Amino acid sequence: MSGEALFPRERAVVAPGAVHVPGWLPVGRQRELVEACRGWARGPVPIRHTVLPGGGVMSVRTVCLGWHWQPYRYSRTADDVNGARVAEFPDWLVELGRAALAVACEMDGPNGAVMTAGAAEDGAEFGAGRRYTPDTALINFYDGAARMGMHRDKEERSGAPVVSLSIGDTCVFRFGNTETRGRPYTDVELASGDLFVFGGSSRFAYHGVPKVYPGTADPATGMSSGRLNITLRETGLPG
Ligand SMILES: O=C(O)CCC(=O)C(=O)O
Ligand SMILES: [Fe+2]
Repeated sequence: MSGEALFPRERAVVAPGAVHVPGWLPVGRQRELVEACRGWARGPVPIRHTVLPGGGVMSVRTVCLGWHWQPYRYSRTADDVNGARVAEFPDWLVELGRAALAVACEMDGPNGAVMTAGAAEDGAEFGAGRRYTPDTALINFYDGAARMGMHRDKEERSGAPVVSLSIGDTCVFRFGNTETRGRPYTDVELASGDLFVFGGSSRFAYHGVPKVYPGTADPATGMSSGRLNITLRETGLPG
């Protein structure tokens, strides 16, 4: 939404370990991210609609950093696109992820204990003593008709939180539970500059994007239409 909202949107703990921080990214930072994403969208692996094993095609377009995600695994090369090795995950993005997590932890119980308590489904534990070091980013572009069905981010072998940054058009982000795709869930509006972090017991919760509101982007971010979402994650994979 452009300009100041009539009512300031409040920071919220949506579920234990899941927090929403409206307007976290300053507009200049959003612009820089948009520029960087434009470059990554060109290559070495071009942004594309992911094809699912059943033949379905995702409506969002995606490009990855560090590790390439395809349903349902990570690899260094984009074997379902052009076989190229994905772009490096830059150090400045690790720092941005750490800053985001620090803000999220402040909202989330003593010393971020809830957020960082997540044991991985499969493998390494993420403890408060270890520094958050995301090594993959999924960059999703939504046009006005794009959606994302309810799913869990479960290919990572680390219980470290997912840091999600949104730029451009506002969307409805549906944050659910770890058991089913259905209720209970909470619908949150993610606008340009918003941060959402999910870790701890919410790390493997179902979530999705049922709706994007076209025409709500602030052109000052450099995005005249559409929505950009960047999720930073630790894969827990070696090397
Ligand atoms: O676009 C979003 O806000 C969520 C993206 C997402 O869930 C994903 O990339 O796994
Ligand atoms: Fe996801």
